[in-house]
Amino acid sequence: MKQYDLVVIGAGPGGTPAAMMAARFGKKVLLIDKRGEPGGECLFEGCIPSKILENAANRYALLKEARSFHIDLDGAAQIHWEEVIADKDVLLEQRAQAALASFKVLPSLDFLAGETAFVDAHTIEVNGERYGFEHAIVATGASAHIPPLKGEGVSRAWTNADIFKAKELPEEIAFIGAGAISCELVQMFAKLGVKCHILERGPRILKRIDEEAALIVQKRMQEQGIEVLLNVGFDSIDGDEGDFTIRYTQEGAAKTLRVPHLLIATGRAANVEGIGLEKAGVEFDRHGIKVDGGMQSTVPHIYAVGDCAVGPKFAHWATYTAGVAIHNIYAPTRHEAQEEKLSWVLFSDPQIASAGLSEAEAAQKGLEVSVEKYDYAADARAQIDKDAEGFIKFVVETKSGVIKGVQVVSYDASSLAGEASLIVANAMTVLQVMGAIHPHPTLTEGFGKLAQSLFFKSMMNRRR
Ligand SMILES: Cc1cc2nc3c(=O)[nH]c(=O)nc-3n(C[C@H](O)[C@H](O)[C@H](O)COP(=O)(O)OP(=O)(O)OC[C@H]3O[C@@H](n4cnc5c(N)ncnc54)[C@H](O)[C@@H]3O)c2cc1C
Ligand SMILES: NC(=O)c1ccc[n+]([C@@H]2O[C@H](COP(=O)([O-])OP(=O)(O)OC[C@H]3O[C@@H](n4cnc5c(N)ncnc54)[C@H](O)[C@@H]3O)[C@@H](O)[C@H]2O)c1
Repeated sequence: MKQYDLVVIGAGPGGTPAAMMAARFGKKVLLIDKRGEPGGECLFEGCIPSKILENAANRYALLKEARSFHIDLDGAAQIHWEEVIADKDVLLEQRAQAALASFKVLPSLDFLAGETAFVDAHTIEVNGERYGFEHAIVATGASAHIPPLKGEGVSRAWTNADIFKAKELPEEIAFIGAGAISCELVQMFAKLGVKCHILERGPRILKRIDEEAALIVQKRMQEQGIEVLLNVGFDSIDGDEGDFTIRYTQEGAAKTLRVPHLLIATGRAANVEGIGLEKAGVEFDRHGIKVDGGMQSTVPHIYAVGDCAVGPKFAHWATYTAGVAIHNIYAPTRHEAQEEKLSWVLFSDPQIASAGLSEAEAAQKGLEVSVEKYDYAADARAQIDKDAEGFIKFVVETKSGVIKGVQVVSYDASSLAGEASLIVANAMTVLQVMGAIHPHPTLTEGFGKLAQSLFFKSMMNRRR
């Protein structure tokens, strides 16, 4: 039986960097993926295809707005969906091939295509062969969680695994669940002229994030002609691709929606079944593999990173936790993943960026904080770009002046996420941010102005 220092199951944004880091240390590594190509859900059914389509939709929408910048375009803009999809497939394949090529320069890294499972705590099996290992990292990701709703239409609806393969642009589509996946996709389709409905059981969209930020996006959706249906109770979902009937109740009234296409995005389920975790003695539940702060499972030489572990579900978190696991396996010191410094961007319209704690999370932790906002309505750059809706919000620990959280809502919040992330990761104070010189006219000026306003407020409070 061939022996490896490290076996990594799953070649997504968690598994791939983990395997490459260990191989760079000269460790003998086996990386396995059942898809046959590296990239994971992020590359094939998640981050990258969704942003390619979003990019096409945004450019199309900009052309339509050209008149507000006094530009006339001859003829109507037209989107060629099939070409966008074909282009997407080319880019995905290029990225997978580039990753495979980068494996080839690491002689101690073997990549195997196949579905694998643990046989015991030191052995895995793939394609009928067994391999022994000293350490293992599980990075099998997550899949769409389909809730137990009534009707045969539930299992026939699209998930994120289907939608990016749609050969034609749908004329009408409904989304069930107003979380990150639906909210990004629904606005993209609406911008391309698709009639869209979004149905959510809760009282607002994006229930996990800052309410004020979510409500701006919710309002924009309505302005874009998206039907936003909240507090929905589902009775049944019948039909099949081409003709779905959704029966639901809203404010006590029974209603029906018929749509040709339906996507369900009601949360994620960690890929923990069928990989022999029981045989290896690794504990897990429906939320994922149980790990400690160092990404170590209940079996000390087996680690879990990314979406398959209990915790946040983002590509960059998967990569970050891969680094934490590799550190803890091979370095003499121990490192803990710092979830309170997590950052992310939602590619909605306007975009939302966040780093660290929201106001609600700070309250849950019992922190005494002051919260202050900079409104983009008066910002020079935002006015020049004629898109001044949004804000920067700082959540500041009152006693220390340390910025514990930053939320940004703006058409270009993704470009501001890096500064937000650095502020929180380095536990910067209001005074330190105020000391940075932010160039004019850019959307980053708001960071400096907000810090200045918080600083003067605290000075005034001290004088009183
Ligand atoms: C529509 C959508 C949009 C998203 N957009 C973003 C975004 O913009 N930014 C962001 O940060 N995150 C985004 N995400 C989340 C992101 O895709 C995930 O957090 C990320 O892919 C997790 O990486 P991972 O390595 O843990 O798992 P995955 O990327 O899921 O990779 C797991 C790999 O394991 C393999 N595997 C599973 N079981 C086995 C087995 N038994 N044997 C062998 N191989 C196996 C799979 O084939 C897969 O390749 C999005 C997700 C979706 C669905
Ligand atoms: N830009 C990004 O970083 C990005 C983009 C997309 C997805 N993601 C990741 O993928 C994760 C999953 O996204 P998601 O949208 O599937 O889940 P989610 O957890 O973000 O949202 C699910 C939504 O579905 C609703 N819901 C749940 N059960 C329901 C039911 N029975 N009926 C009606 N509504 C129901 C919930 O109330 C919630 O609003 C995100 O949390 C995020 O980590 C990230």
